[in-house]
Amino acid sequence: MLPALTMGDPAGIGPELTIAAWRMLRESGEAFFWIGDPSLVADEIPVRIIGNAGEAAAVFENALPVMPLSLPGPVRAGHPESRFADAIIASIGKATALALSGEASAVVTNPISKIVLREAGFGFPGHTEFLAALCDVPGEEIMMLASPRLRVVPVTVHVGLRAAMDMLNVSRIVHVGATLHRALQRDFGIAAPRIAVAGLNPHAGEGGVMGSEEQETIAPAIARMRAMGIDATGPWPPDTLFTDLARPGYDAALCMYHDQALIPLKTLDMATGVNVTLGLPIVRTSPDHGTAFGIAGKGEADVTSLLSALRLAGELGHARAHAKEKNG
Ligand SMILES: NC(=O)C1=CN([C@@H]2O[C@H](COP(=O)(O)OP(=O)(O)OC[C@H]3O[C@@H](n4cnc5c(N)ncnc54)[C@H](O)[C@@H]3O)[C@@H](O)[C@H]2O)C=CC1
Ligand SMILES: NCC(=O)COP(=O)(O)O
Repeated sequence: MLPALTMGDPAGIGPELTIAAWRMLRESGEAFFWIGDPSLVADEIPVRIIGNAGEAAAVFENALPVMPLSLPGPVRAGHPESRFADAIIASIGKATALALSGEASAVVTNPISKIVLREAGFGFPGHTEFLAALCDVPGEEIMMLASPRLRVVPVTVHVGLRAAMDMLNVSRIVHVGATLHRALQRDFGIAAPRIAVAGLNPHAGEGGVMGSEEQETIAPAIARMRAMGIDATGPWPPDTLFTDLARPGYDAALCMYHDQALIPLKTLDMATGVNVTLGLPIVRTSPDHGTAFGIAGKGEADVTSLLSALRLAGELGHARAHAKEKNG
């Protein structure tokens, strides 16, 4: 079984990254297949249209295996159009269906533009929430960003900062922490995961002088996780939680909002960061960056994060298969 790579926004850097990934992986045996419009890649590399995922492995060394989708018109790199939304969404839907049926080992997504899809009536903030709906586990989805030097999980994701503050409560923090704990054990092979929980306010509230969320919400959530046998510590002052000195002390940082988690990760490891969705019955990874419309089609896009996402998808798939074998 191979991972299915989605098309992403055709006007973004997804097509050129797909071409670059195939060129780099064609001889290594780290095969994948792509679900998209063949015209986006066929001028650059050989393409083989496949009817089912099982045909992809034999083809990969000589051509990019493509499950074809048709776009309703020509694409101009860097110029997104909402008329492409149906095909972008269909690619994600097809990849997910193949992963759910066991025909694909994982879903690896090329970047989409949230505003372009929203303008076309798409009802989800991003892949993370859409995939949970497709997998019939709405609300179970957890976003993790993983890189060689850091793993972070935001408790609140694609919402404005004020709304994120309103969403923070003990049960949500515990739910995300427990999902993270299980994923670190099963998917990342860490027998006794150490989870560092970030505070929300400056100095983690400094005893209530700079905010009360640590005392009222975060510390009780940590206590509940500890009672469940989870090695959660904190709340730690967020400004020093990601330093070189602090990071070796934990396996993942549980953060209170999107940018608290993603800023340190992208600052440290933008090129090698991978977005992983936890809480799904399938493996899903993605590069950590977006559509990069400003450089699309210019040959400047770095493929490292997509390669990391494809590799991590393979590793997570093996880990899950191993866990399934062991536990029956
Ligand atoms: N997984 C996904 O589908 C994601 C989608 N997005 C979407 O992408 C769109 C653009 O978001 P931005 O905040 O501008 O983030 P972005 O990651 O697309 O771009 C930020 C900066 O990084 C550069 N960059 C990004 N990827 C690069 C690569 N592989 N090689 C070289 N340079 C690269 C861009 O040129 C830009 O200067 C938004 O609509 C956002 O919603 C953002 C993050 C993830
Ligand atoms: N900032 C991360 C991001 O936007 C990725 O979202 P998703 O499309 O993977 O849900």
